[in-house]
Amino acid sequence: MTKSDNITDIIDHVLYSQEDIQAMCKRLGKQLTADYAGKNPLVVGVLKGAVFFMTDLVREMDVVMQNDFMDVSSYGDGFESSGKVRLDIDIQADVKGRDVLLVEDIVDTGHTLKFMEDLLTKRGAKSVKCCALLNKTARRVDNVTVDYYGAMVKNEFVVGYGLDYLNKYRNIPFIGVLKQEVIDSNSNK
Ligand SMILES: O=P(O)(O)OC[C@H]1O[C@H](OP(=O)(O)OP(=O)(O)O)[C@H](O)[C@@H]1O
Ligand code: HPA
Repeated sequence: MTKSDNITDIIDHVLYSQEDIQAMCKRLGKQLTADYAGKNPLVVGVLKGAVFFMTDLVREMDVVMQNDFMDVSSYGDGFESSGKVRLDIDIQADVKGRDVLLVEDIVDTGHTLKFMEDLLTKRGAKSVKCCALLNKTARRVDNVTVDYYGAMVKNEFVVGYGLDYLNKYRNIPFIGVLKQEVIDSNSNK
C-alpha cells in the first residue's frame, strides 16, 4: 500500500467528477424512462459495485418498476479477471415474462454480463438489457451488448463511485484512475 492515509491520494487523475456522473444519470434516466414506459421492468443491480450508480439512476427514471439485487463475482480478486463467474446471491423475483434491466458499474471482459444474461434468459425473461455506468471495451472477451452506458473508458483501472480495487475505494464520490504504484505495490505481495 502507499503510505498515504488519504484515499484520494491513490488517484492519478479524476476521470469523471460528481457533476459528470449526475449528468450521465440524468441522460440515461431520461432514455430509460422513454424505453421502459408501461413495461414494469425488473431493475436488477449487480452487487456490490453497481449499488451506488443504481440508486442514483433509478431516481432519474419516471417508470413504475421493481428493484432487486444479485451478487455475482469473478473468482479471485484484483486486476485480472479469471473468466469464471459465480452466483453468490440470487434475486428473489420470478423473471419469467419480465423485462429485466441489469445495472452495472462497469462492463470489462463481459464475463459477468454474459453469465447473467444467459441465466436470466434461461429462466424465461422476456428481455434482458444492460445499463452500465462505464463501458471498457479494450479487454472485451464475451460477445455482449451494453445497451445503455454513461461513458466509454480506456484500458485503465478506475475506482470510486462503487468501483473498487481489492474491495476498497468504492466510497470515493468521483471516478478516478488508480495510480499504477498502488497496483504494483499489491502485485508484489
Ligand atoms: O466484465 P467483467 O470483466 O466481468 O467485469 C465487470 C464486473 O467486475 C466488477 O465486479 P466484481 O466481480 O469485481 O464484484 P464487485 O461489484 O463486488 O466489485 C464490476 O462490478 C462488474 O460486475
Ligand atoms: O477498472 C475497473 N475498476 C474496478 N473494477 C473493475 N472491474 C473491471 N474493470 C474494473
